Amino acid sequence: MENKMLLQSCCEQMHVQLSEQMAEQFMTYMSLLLEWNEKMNLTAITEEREVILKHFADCLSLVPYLKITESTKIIDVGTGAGFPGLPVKIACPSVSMTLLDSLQKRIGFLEEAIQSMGLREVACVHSRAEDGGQNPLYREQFDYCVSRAVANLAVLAEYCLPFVKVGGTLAALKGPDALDEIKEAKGALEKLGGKVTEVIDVTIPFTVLSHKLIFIEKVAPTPTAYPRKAGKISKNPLK
Ligand SMILES: C[S@@+](CC[C@H](N)C(=O)[O-])C[C@H]1O[C@@H](n2cnc3c(N)ncnc32)[C@H](O)[C@@H]1O
Repeated sequence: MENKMLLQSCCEQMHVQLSEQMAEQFMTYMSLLLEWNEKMNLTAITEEREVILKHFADCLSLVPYLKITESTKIIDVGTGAGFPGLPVKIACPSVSMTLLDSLQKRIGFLEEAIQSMGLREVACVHSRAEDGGQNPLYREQFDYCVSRAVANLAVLAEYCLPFVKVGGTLAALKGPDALDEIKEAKGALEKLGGKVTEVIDVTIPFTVLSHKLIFIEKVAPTPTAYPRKAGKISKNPLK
C-alpha cells in the first residue's frame, strides 16, 4: 500500500481525523527523518512502512484519548526525533506543543522539521527534564505531558509530573510491562501528586504490536523538592 494511504488507513482504524494537509505534513516529516538519520542517530527504524506504523501510528494512538480545546498546552518530555509530540501536534493543530530533550543535536532536526511542515505554536527546548521541571516558565504550566520510551514509570513520573497543572494529565506510552511499572511506581506517584486513572491497550493497525497508554491525573501540586537534581532520579527512583 502506498505510504499516504497506509497512514490514512491507520488513522481511520484508530478514529483519528487526518486531512490531506496533515498527511502531506507526515510525508515531509518522514523524508526529513530518514534524510537526517543518515547523518545522526535519530531512529533505528529506517523503512518507510515501519516509520508509518511504529512511529506515526504508534504515537497517533494517543490522540482519541486527549481532550483538546483551543487553549490546550502539551509538553513532550524526552521527545528525541519528535515522538509522540510532533504526530500529536500535526493531528491536533490547535494545541500549543513544547518538545523537550536533553540532546541539542535532536533539537536541530526538530527545528528544521517544524519549519518544513509549516507548524506554528511548537517550541523546542534543550533541557534536562530535571531542570525544566524546576523552571517557573514550565513548571505546572501544561494540560498534558506526553512521553514515550524515556524511563521506567517511577523515574518518568518524577521527570514529567512537575510540568503538569493540577487537573492535567501525564499520558505515557508504555510497553507490555506497564502494569508492573504502575505497581512499582505507586509510592512515587503518591509523593508527586499523581493518580493512575486509566490504562488502555492499543494494537497498532496492520501489525501484531501492542502497547499500553497510561493516564495519570495530577491530583495535587508536586512538592518543590521534585524533580531532584540530574542523576539522582534514575540512580535512586522514588519508592
Ligand atoms: C529512547 S529515546 C525516545 C525518544 C522518543 N520519545 C521516541 O519515543 O522515539 C529517549 C530520549 O529521551 C531523552 N532523555 C533522556 N533522559 C532525559 C532527561 N532527563 N531530560 C530530557 N530528555 C531526556 C534522550 O535524549 C532521548 O532523546
